[in-house]
Formats: sequence, structure tokens, C-alpha cells
Amino acid sequence: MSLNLDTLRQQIDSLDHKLITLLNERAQVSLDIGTAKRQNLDPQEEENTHVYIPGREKQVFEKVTRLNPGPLAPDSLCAIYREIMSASIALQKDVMVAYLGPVGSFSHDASMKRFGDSVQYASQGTIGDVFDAVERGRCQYGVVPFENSIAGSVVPTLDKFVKSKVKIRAETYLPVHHYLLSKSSTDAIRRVYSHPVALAQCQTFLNSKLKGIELVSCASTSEAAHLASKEKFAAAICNRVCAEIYGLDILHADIEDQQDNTTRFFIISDAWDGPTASDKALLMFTVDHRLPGALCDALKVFKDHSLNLTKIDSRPSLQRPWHYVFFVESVGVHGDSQVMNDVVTELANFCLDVKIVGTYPDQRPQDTN
Ligand SMILES: O=C(O)C(=O)C[C@]1(C(=O)O)C=C[C@@H](O)C=C1
Repeated sequence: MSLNLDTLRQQIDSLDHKLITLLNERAQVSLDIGTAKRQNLDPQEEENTHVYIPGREKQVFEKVTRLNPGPLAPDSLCAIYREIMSASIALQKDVMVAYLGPVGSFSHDASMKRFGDSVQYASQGTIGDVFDAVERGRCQYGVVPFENSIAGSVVPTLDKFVKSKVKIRAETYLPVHHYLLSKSSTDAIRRVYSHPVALAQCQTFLNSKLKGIELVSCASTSEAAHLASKEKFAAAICNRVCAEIYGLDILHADIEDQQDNTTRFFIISDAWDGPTASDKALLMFTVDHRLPGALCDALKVFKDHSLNLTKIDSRPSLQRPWHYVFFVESVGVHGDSQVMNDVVTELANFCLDVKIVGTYPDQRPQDTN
């Protein structure tokens, strides 16, 4: 049977008509949800209402993936739904998201994948600036890198959590692939710019293809691309999108030492959300080092409550020399639950400070569970 192009396009036109009607019906319901969220609140509370609900979004993504009969690829359908919900957020409220810029950084990529195109973004110079933008209320949400699967914890983020009042509302995982971008050819490159963590992730490539070339650290990979675009014999190691943004050519793709290189980001805000089917909680506590076995006792509290730990790290407390703040993330528990309440009470018996830094839906990629 031969297919007629005009007839097929008429079918598409008719389907688009239905889609637009349905999308607007959905948008109207979303507006009503926005009104419901503000019901019975005083003006100050109304201003602080949260329209971004990570647990509900996780549910929607799971549902559309489950319902998808094909031929649309699951990732394509999720990308469409990302934008539908982004528009939905923007209809309910003006939302501003702070990220570590400039445009084209991995933080920018993570933010766009999390919030979509319809919200507004504010590029920040440092991770500290992202925290400050949220803490001072200039942005309702901020996106900060927390840890990388090769390079480990992002120290400036941990240190900011020690001092800041912001809370973690969501987590998101971004596969990280590095590209060598330049205006010149590989042979002519005299200098390579990148973020130190990215340079550390591309050691094998650098040693084989650019041995002995000057490596220059900068604040972000997109800043590196910006610098490389201004110099004739320079290159940057950065995200693919920087090629278009900064007018650079792709010389080498996927140059990271490990192909499953992934960075976990936190979405920070002034409040976390209610429990979902599967949550995590990140706690921070300082143990009194004069008590023998204090750390062991602290960790035993989690064991006693059958809580599985997914992350443990420590940083100097910045308040007392040789006192350490421990970060412990547990899975299968929400920060507002009775279990977490008991854990905090028991920890307080031998820890100097105990704080829940955040609680958020478990978004680990399937293969890391
Ligand atoms: O369910 C909500 O609370 C909504 O605001 C609706 C909706 C959606 O469009 O589905 C929009 C934004 C939220 O982040 C989650 C879901």
C-alpha cells in the first residue's frame, strides 16, 4: 500500500489539534492545583509556596514510562513530559533557579534536565553564590554538585552545608561526558583549560594525546570553554553543548577515563517536601572526639533502626579544631518520620550537633541501587 504524504500530514494536523486541547486542559488543572496549594495561607506563606514537587514528578515520569506503548522512545516521552511539567510550574508561579555557571556548565545541564525550559535561571560564579542566592531568597531553588562517581565529594558543597540553613529538596544524577573543544587542531594546542575535577577525570586521554601540554584550572568547565574561545592555540575540556555556545570545534568526544562517569546534584531550597514511596535523608552531626568510640556509637544508631547507609563523609567542623562534621545519608526513610525522629534523639545523646540537611525522593539510576 502506498502512503500519501498529504493524507498523513492531515492526520498529524488533526492529532495536534487534539493534543493542544488536552495540553491546555492539563494546564488548567495545574493552575487549579496552584490555587489549591495557596488556599488558606497568609500572604507571606503564599509567597513561599512550593510549586516544584519532586516526589510527584518522579511519580509522573514513572507512570508515563509504564504507560508508553511505543514507538516513542521512553527518553523522548520523558523529555516531552519534562517540558509539560516545566510549563506547569511556570503557570503556577515565577520560579528562579540558581546554578553554577556560566551557561553550558554541567550544573546548567543538570538544572535544565530537572526544571526544563519554562522556568528562569540565574547563573552564579561559585557554589557559595548558589547557596547565598537561595538563602537570601533571590532564587527559590539552587542546583549544586554533591559528588562525582570518579572524583568523590565536592568539598565546597559539603562545607557550605555546614554553615548554611538551606535544605535539600531533591537529588538528580547526570551522566558526565567530556569533550575536547578548540578553535585549532589537536597538534597545535599549547594549553588546556578545565575545572580541576574534569582534568582529574581525563588523565588517560591527556597523558596519551596531550602529554606535557600546560593544564590550567578554572572555576567551571563552561568558563574553560569561554577562555578557550578567546585564544588561538587553547582548548577546553567541557560539556558538548559548549561547542555551539562558545563557537568551538569538537576535537575529541567522550575523553573521560570511565564511561559511566556520573555526578550527583542536590536541589536546595528553604524546605523539603512530604514523604513518598521511597525517600532518603542526609544527616549531619559532630561527634565528641573525647568519648572513645563516639563515631561507632553514632553509626550503630542507624544499624539499630535497620537503616541502610548510602553515603558517609566528614569535614572539619570549622567551629572547634579537630572536631569533624559527619555526613550520613540513609535510604528508605523520610526526614519527618518517627524513625528519623528517634535517630536524631538517640544521636543527640553523644553528638554535639545533629541536623537533618535534607530529605528527598530516592532518584538513584536503576543500576546503582
Ligand atoms: O502535582 C502538583 O503538585 C503539580 O503542581 C502538578 C505538576 C504537573 O504538572 O504534573 C507540576 C509541577 C510539580 O513539580 C509536579 C507536578
